[in-house]
Amino acid sequence: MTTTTPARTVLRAQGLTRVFGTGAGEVRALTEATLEVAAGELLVVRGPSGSGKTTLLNLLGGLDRPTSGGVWLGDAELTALGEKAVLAARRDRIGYVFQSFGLVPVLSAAENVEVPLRLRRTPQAERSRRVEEALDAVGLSGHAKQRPYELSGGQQQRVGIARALVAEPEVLLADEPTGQLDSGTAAVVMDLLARVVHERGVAAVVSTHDPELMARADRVVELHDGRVVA
Ligand SMILES: Nc1ncnc2c1ncn2[C@@H]1O[C@H](COP(=O)(O)OP(=O)(O)OP(=O)(O)O)[C@@H](O)[C@H]1O
Repeated sequence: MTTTTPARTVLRAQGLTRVFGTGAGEVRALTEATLEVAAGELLVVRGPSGSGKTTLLNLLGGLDRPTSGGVWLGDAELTALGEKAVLAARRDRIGYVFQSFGLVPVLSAAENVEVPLRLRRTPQAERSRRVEEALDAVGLSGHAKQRPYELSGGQQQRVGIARALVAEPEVLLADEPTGQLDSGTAAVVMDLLARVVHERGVAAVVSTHDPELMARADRVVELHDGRVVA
């Protein structure tokens, strides 16, 4: 008989509901979403436009607060923390990748990757070492000094991934990370994401419309009208 140790659950959402108040009345963006993500697992969230993917990712990452339900990072309930503690958890435990890359245009690739380490007040020698390692991991060692506008879209998103992972977060959240890339570049970026998640044991949640990208997922959940349907 073989026994395998189940991977540790890193991120958990229980009964997450988000209702937005608008001039035209209430919009129920997410209803009772429950999910778990283990260390080293790549979970893809798919669903049509408006199904609640961004709402879910924002709640998982502490960028928004649910109307009801909770999010747990390990044993800590993120949704029960005050603003300061949420900011600290975001800085120390979560990496974010954005559809439009979110790089600072006046900073070089290396300086962009360094930002999370500066926020954490990591000493300079260690910052340099980690930035070099992170750029190497995404295949951009030779591009450290270039500004975002001197890089292709795929290269910019690889800088975005290096930045998200440089501070060794437990959780990686990526909202449509390949949404602005052509299909060939998207495949390269998604392969890279899957590799780093598995190598580093990060719990990752990635939203996408792209059926191609589901092939890289360890698990796929589908949202429809704000509900997890599969
Ligand atoms: N701040 C807000 N105020 C009001 N309604 C909102 C707000 N944010 C999202 N919604 C609504 O909630 C629903 C879910 O939106 P969400 O952006 O999460 O969907 P999505 O699946 O990410 O869509 P897309 O794939 O187009 O990015 C939509 O009906 C949207 O209009």
